[in-house]
Amino acid sequence: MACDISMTEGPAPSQGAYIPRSVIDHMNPFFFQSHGHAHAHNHNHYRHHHGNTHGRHQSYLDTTTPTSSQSKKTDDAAATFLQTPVPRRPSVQIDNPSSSITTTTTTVTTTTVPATVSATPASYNNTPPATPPLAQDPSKLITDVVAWCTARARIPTPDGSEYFLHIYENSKDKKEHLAFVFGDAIRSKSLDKVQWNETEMDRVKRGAYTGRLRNTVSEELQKGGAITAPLSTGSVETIAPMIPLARLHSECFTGEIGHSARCDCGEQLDEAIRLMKVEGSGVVVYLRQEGRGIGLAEKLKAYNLQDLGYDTVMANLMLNHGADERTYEVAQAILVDLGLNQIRLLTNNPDKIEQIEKGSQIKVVERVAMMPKSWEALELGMEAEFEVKEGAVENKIVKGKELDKYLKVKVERMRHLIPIPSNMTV
Ligand SMILES: Nc1nc2c(ncn2[C@@H]2O[C@H](COP(=O)(O)OP(=O)(O)OP(=O)(O)O)[C@@H](O)[C@H]2O)c(=O)[nH]1
Repeated sequence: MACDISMTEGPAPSQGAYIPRSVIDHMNPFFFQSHGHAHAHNHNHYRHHHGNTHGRHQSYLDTTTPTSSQSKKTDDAAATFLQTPVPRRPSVQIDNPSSSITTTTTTVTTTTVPATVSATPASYNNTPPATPPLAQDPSKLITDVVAWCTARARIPTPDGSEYFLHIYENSKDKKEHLAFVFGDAIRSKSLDKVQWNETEMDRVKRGAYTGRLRNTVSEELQKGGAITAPLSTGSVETIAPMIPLARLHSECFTGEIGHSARCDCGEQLDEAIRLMKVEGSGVVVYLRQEGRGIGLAEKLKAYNLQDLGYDTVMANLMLNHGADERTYEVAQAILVDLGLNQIRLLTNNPDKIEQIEKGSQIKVVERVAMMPKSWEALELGMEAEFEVKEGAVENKIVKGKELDKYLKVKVERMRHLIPIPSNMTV
């Protein structure tokens, strides 16, 4: 099923703006109203495609360059266009991956934006509404936390695939949570919504475009000249798997950046990204809940206790923390904003499944296990072939006694759903 995302009246939360509680109380995910509109094609399989290499992109690179006599006209038109507040838009059609039909084909409409860079502030020719936008249907309020995307940009990766990084603000905390979005079909409703008095260039800057941006910045422009060529954001035809992969990943500075072999967090993040690249679709919601919610300094204290022999649960308790202080309302709000009501969740942790479904419309239709690479190798008796040398962390694949102990405690004391290798010695 595809759905029309209709632009409701009233402004979206503006970038970087603090929204008072009184306003937030009137907002819910249905603020970004959507209604179903079937556009489904009944292909009974997942389409696996690889990043942007699946060849379904239409040609969006407009290579037309105006002649010099056309240039002045184009510049004037572009300047006017880009400084004019964007009108409320007609429906933008996107995929709804929660569809019960396996594959959906959607054509995202083309947006052509003549480019110019102007220091002139946008003219204010419409007035903001006096009252904040009200929830469409308060009875359908699924969580009182709302999240909105303030910026999005394309991130190319070394193997040629790419994803769009989304930055989120929310009504619960002041942290910048992230979403790594793979595939063109998954769109943020809050990002796409037209903001009050914004120009097309404003939208391009915050990433509210479809397709890919075209490089129009000439040497002349770098030096301060005017753009003469049109900037086209193009169009893209997307095919979305019915139910995308999702990972709710909690920040781990030590495991992801610090090459720590105490945990498998870096390996898990890499593996989630790899799987989403292969499927050409999916979302990693990256939550700023370092140390299972206790923060980095407290996690380091817990590590010192672990060096004395206490396990990861006991160490938290000795520091007067819960074993796991994480909650997932912000993740719920981000998934709702991305239109993901059904997900295949990459996790070993049953608590994540219970919490993400709790009080929400979100359904985990499948749990996809994240088997630690070193345990996989151990179970298969392939340790000798396991490419990571003892003590080394390559491509964030980790192994070692400390990791084994940490993972075993998660299975035995935190209900993690992975089998302990039968031949493990720790
Ligand atoms: N307090 C504490 N936190 C830790 C320790 N080791 C890792 N972490 C944190 O644990 C969290 C692990 O996050 P995730 O990998 O998303 O979650 P998980 O509970 O392991 O569940 P899945 O990976 O989904 O199976 C991160 O926030 C890490 O910083 C530790 O020894 N003590």
